[in-house]
Amino acid sequence: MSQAIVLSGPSGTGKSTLLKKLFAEFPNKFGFSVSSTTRNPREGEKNGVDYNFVTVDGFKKMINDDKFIEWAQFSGNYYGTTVDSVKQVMDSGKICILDIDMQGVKSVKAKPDLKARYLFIAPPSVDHLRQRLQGRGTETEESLSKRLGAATAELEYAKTGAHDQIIVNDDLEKAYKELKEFIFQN
Ligand SMILES: Nc1ncnc2c1ncn2[C@@H]1O[C@H](COP(=O)(O)OP(=O)(O)OP(=O)(O)O)[C@@H](O)[C@H]1O
Repeated sequence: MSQAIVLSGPSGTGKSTLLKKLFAEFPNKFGFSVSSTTRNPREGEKNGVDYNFVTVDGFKKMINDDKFIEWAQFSGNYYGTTVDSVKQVMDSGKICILDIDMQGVKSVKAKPDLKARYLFIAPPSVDHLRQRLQGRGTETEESLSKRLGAATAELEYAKTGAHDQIIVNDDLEKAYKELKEFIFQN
């Protein structure tokens, strides 16, 4: 069974940018875990493909049975990633990358049967991070300060040695090379 790679790092540090490059260069190496949700399927969505569609009671039972790596509630519906959905990707021989936050990392660590390696993407500095988030044009003043607050907590957590490797995304090509080395080692 292949391993799961847990990718984390402050918002705006370049995780999506790096993953986009990776999936473009290696279109068949990576698989995506299917999320579970209580929302209704939309036209054309297939159970087990787009989402695992479950009832609210079913979802709550899954929470109680500790099935989730992480779950959240958005606009009245529950969404989550199960340990089983990640295992399914790995069983298919593909590498499963989980792009999650610090709480998610802690949650995966609490499930040792899911063999995972932990990679942290760090910004060159918090100032760089602010500039990138502003440059991305997706943030209001409020969401910017919220993200920078969360970034500080993420960076503090990274200092505890919770990750197998930390990559500083100063130069994108350099960071990408380091990312590939980490993912494809052993
Ligand atoms: N090495 C780099 N140098 C300069 N800018 C970069 C670099 N890497 C990424 N960026 C830019 O920084 C911004 C944030 O990157 P991205 O959206 O990939 O972050 P993210 O970590 O995925 O954030 P989120 O968790 O909020 O989705 C983007 O505008 C991206 O183009």
